[in-house]
Order: sequence, then C-alpha cells, then structure tokens
Amino acid sequence: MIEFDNVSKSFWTGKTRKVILDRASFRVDMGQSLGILAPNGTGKTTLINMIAGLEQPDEGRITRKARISFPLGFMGGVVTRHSATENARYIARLYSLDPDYVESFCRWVCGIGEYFDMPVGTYSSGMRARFSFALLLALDFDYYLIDEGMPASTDPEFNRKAGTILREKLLNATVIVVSHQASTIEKFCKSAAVLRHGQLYMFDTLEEAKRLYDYETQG
Ligand SMILES: Nc1ncnc2c1ncn2[C@@H]1O[C@H](COP(=O)(O)OP(=O)(O)OP(=O)(O)O)[C@@H](O)[C@H]1O
Repeated sequence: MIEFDNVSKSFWTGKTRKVILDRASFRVDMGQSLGILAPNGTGKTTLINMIAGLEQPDEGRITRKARISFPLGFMGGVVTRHSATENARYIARLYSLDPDYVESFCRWVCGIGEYFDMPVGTYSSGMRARFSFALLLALDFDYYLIDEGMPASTDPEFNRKAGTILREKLLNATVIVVSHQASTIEKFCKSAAVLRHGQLYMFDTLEEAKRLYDYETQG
C-alpha cells in the first residue's frame, strides 16, 4: 500500500510559489494499477519521485508498505565513473541479490557489447536508458513506477526484449504511471487519476479521468 496523507509540496521560484500538491490525500492499494494524467510541467516527475521516496514532502505523511521501484529511466543511483558491470554488482548487493545474476542479466538485456565494461559516463543517452531499464527489470518490486518523461531507448530490438520482460513482470505487480496523454496510461492501467490544482482526483476508469482532463486542458 502507498498512502499520501495531507501531503503538500511546492517550489519557490524567487517570484512565485509553484504548487505541486496541496494537502493531497490518496491511496494506491496493491493490485490497483493507476495512471496519473497531468499536463507537462505540472508535477508528474515530482509526484513519482515522492512516491519513490526520492523527494520529500514539505508537509504531510507518505506511508509505503511494499517494495517500490525507482522510476523507470531514473539514473540517480548509478555512478557514472563506474562501469555498468560495477554498478550492476553494487546494486545487486544493495538489494541482497546475486551479483553474478544481476550482472549477466543486465549485460544480456542491454546489448551494448564492450561498453558494459566502460564507465557509464561514456554512454549515449540511449545506452544509459537501456542500462537503467535493465536494472529495473533485474530487481523485483511490488510497485513499478513509470514516468513517461524519462529518457527512453529508441533501439527497436532492445525495446522489444525489455518490453516483453516488463509485461511479464507487471502481470504480478502494480504499476503507477504518470503521463500527459491517456494513450500511454491505457497500456498499463484501467483506473486513472488527474493531477489538478494540487489535488489528485481518482476515477475508477480512464474514460472518466479523461473527461475531466480533456475539459481542463482543452476547455
Ligand atoms: N527543484 C526545483 N526547484 C524549483 N522548481 C522546480 C524544481 N523541481 C521542479 N520544479 C518545477 O516544478 C514544476 C513541475 O516539475 P516536474 O518536473 O515535476 O513536472 P513534469 O510534469 O514532470 O514536467 P514535464 O512534463 O515537462 O516532464 C515545473 O514548473 C518545474 O520547473
């Protein structure tokens, strides 16, 4: 279970306060995959980072009673002066997994050849995205967090391979995806929410959420 209780988050820009959440309360139970619709720049990444525990609320409480992934595409846990091999083995140890398994799984999924043993700092953005995706797939979580705004791979073979593994994993997991478009959410979830004026409005169906979202964004 993930629960937000009266959570507020805002950023001071020097002139105004950008409000992301304003005393928002909501809960995402296991098995209830949720898509969150919000226009660009309104706080999708901040919200998913708060769910992951990467950003703290200004006020309120966030309770997490499950294994929650880092957002798909997030590179914050990767040390760029180290190779993918070293990073994969280190992260395996953090999660109490077999380093040999995590290293060989990621090496196979990434398909970046000898670069797997080179510093991550020398990778293209697509190669970094592949490595971060592979790491996510090597670990087991109850909730998977997907931020459509994160860098993604454009390599079709990798996307096919990683997409197949992800779909298998998601059969037994709960997904939370943030996006500015309903078509992204449709791939993962039936129920959806709309982030609007610092509140999360929850709906049983994506159709209902879309109605409010379209009304807000298209007038
Ligand atoms: N550390 C920060 N300091 C000040 N403003 C910030 C900070 N982080 C985010 N913001 C602002 O908060 C707002 C929401 O940012 P966020 O990245 O969460 O939005 P987003 O919906 O994911 O954006 P996009 O769709 O462009 O990826 C933006 O206006 C952003 O400039």
